[in-house]
Amino acid sequence: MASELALSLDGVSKTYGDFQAVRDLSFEVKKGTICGFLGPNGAGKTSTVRMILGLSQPSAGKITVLGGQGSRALDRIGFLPEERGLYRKMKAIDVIVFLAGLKGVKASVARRRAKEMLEAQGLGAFINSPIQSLSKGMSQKVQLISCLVHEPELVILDEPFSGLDPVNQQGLESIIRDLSKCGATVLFSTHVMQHAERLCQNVVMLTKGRKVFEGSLKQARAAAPRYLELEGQLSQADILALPGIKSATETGLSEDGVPLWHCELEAGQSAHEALKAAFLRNLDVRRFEAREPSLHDAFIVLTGAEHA
Ligand SMILES: Nc1ncnc2c1ncn2[C@@H]1O[C@H](COP(=O)(O)OP(=O)(O)OP(=O)(O)O)[C@@H](O)[C@H]1O
Repeated sequence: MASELALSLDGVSKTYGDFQAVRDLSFEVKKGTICGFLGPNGAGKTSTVRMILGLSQPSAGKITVLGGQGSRALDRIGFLPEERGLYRKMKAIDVIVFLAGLKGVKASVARRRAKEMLEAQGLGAFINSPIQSLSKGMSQKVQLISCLVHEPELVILDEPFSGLDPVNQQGLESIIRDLSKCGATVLFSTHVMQHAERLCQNVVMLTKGRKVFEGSLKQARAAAPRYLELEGQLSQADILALPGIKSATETGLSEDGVPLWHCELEAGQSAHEALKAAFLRNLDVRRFEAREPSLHDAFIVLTGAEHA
């Protein structure tokens, strides 16, 4: 039902001159969920986000945000851009109050919320510090607070983890979880799958402007093969003769000089049958590890990306 959706895109395209950056893109984000918007560099994520925000117009298709069209919903959206930048000479709290004012929040309310949020983020001692005196991680937190201070229903974060150290990345993950617990919808773009894997109910994957996947994490992982790692004096022919094995590659030697094999299983196969057969045939399997596919594996398969 439309009312359950925070966002829907229907046949959206974006053309820059002769170049089609986004092609016939349709997807939906349910209210209250966390959705990962995933794709390699240049996939069209930022172009799509800009259209969702009404900062650029689609060349074709329709975008519905919080039940309405275009920029009318802007005050109910929080947006963290990929290119970050704040007024460097302004004090942290003043930047937040100023940006909240643009979203229609009264200065007294914004000031109270900004103070609380800065304190919650461990920046209580820097409330009156100019942005230029803060570390990169601190000023990113100030920018995030600016994007959340008007209590948006839909939060769109473009590559929010880039430039943050592991501790601050973890902090941001818990902020995103808290937003969702409070009923907000979060869409964030990334090409780092681990964040999406920990946070999202659903993901949309894009490559070269086209959607290649939309669904749950479980559905995404099912697109990737399972792997079986073996250690032993084994021949490739022996391994390939096991049920469900699609390919076997010798990857090196263990510390004890025993060959290591990386095996890919046929789609939908688990390692169980192959291992059972290996033991029944008395093959020299000294160690094995069945590996479930990660979202990263699925990303590589679905987007054809070599690096993620
Ligand atoms: N204003 C523009 N004019 C021309 N081409 C553009 C413009 N904006 C983006 N592009 C091109 O559109 C494609 C998609 O870019 P976009 O920034 O949307 O991708 P992205 O998925 O956000 O990439 P990244 O992860 O690298 O930020 C790229 O090939 C980019 O060069």
